[in-house]
Amino acid sequence: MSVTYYVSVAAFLAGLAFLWRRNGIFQSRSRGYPLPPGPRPLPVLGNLFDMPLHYPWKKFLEWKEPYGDLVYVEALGNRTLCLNSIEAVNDLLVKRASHYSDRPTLVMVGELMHLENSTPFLQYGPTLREHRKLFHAAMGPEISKKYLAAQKDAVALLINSILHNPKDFWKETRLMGGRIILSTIYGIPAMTPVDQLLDELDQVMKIAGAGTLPGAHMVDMIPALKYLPSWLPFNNIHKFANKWRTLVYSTLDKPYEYVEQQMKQGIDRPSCTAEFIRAYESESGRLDAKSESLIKWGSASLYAPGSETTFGVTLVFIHAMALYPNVQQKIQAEIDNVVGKHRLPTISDRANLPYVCAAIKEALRWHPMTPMGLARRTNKDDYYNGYFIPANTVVLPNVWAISRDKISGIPPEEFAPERFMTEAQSTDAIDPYLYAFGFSRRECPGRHLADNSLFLIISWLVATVSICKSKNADGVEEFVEPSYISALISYPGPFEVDFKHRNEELETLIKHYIAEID
Ligand code: HEM
Repeated sequence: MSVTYYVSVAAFLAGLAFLWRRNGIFQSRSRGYPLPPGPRPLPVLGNLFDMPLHYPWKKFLEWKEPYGDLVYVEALGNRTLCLNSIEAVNDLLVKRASHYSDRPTLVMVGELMHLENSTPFLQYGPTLREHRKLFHAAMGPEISKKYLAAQKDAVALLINSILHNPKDFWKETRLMGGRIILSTIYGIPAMTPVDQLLDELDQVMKIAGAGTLPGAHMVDMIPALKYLPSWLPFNNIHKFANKWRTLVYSTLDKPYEYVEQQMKQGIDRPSCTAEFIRAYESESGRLDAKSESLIKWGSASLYAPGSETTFGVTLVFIHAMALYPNVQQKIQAEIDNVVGKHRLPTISDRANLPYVCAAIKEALRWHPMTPMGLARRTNKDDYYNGYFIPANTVVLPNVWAISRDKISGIPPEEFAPERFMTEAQSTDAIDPYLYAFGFSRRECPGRHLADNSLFLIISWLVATVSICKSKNADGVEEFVEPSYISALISYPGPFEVDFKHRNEELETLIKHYIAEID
């Protein structure tokens, strides 16, 4: 019997389960409340053909018009609720956090590849609380300043490369994201050749990210497929999982052993992993196997959410600067006035640079890194605004919809830091720090670290160079709009811009700075 046979049987059973749930138990559990509105489901298949495969955040926002702040879809028995407003997100993910802080269970990426041990995939419970306690101790607002030197090294290397090889800026920005995160998690110096480790981490990240998208693995839609024996023709489920699981464990162990060695020799640099180890040692005197495993997973969990997001926001900012030269000039004027033209901005200048701060918010808003947030799962039946939300529903905060608010009166598609400056209009837009980094018990633990990186990247970059639309050989503007990646983390794919040198003194400073990096 072929795999198609098993798939058909499983799909049929899932369809029956769908009908049974809709008509049977749901009626008693729903207390007479209807499910939230959404596109009309087909019998058995539900909304399978309505599910948007590309840029789902835009489709869910379109559905806000006919259906409202809550949009419900169901396919093959998998329930999804999309929250299209900050009010609905606050009411459910924040005020009812005890029921909305779990993650969807993923068979391929979570269970079979073992990534269910990594923070973003963990269910809410003692292990997650333990991870978050460690993160708080190593990445809170004050202690994050420990990593500033390493962040500056990576930013200086990026700018230096832009000055000399501007065409490579996309690739180099990616490298900068990796360097910042490897130096803050493991204390690996920015100049260390880490291509192989970065390559392995990127591969795991890619496969894990893709695996979270609806429909990525049949076994997630029909979990019973995991019981099919591996010898069945065309059944690659376990072969695929085993291959990637081996790589996952390699990326856990190697960098952890590096920190251990450095600590033994007393030459370790500031790093989250060293902080985690010290936190355990000071609490219980020594590390046992369980705490060692927890630290390894906690540390490795930081790479994917930390590197790709910092890299992505930087690309969004570069894209925006090419399109909005007037905004760029205002940022540059503020830096020149407050900091002067003879040194680079420092974190302590931040309080005196309101326009730069508003530009960082705007980069987080204009194209949010996680436009559909990071999915949650309800752990029990709930009732909200006259609707029934069943247990085990996947809940997606539509960050894209929230970021399109028109409160300030400035059109959401414009890149305009002014929307966050009350003096420029009567009401500020919703503050992106309230949604870009997630919500409540699962809020991003790396946000202070990320915020420091973004300040350094944005302020150093436009202090040193001007970003403009690319020109062809005849000097005519020839800018091709980048296409944004439709994935869990969304940022511009490769594109071209020109960089004009604007301050020789700062260029020399960057060179001196790099010469001193050890
Ligand atoms: C601009 C940069 C960043 C953005 C926009 C961002 C955004 C987010 C978002 C939206 C979430 C999901 C929160 C939720 O479910 O409510 C998240 C989770 C997470 N982020 Fe970030 N992040 C950034 C940088 C970082 C950095 C630098 C680190 C680590 C050093 C990090 C580590 C994490 C981790 C471990 C989680 C999972 C938390 C959990 O599931 O409990 N992030 N981030």
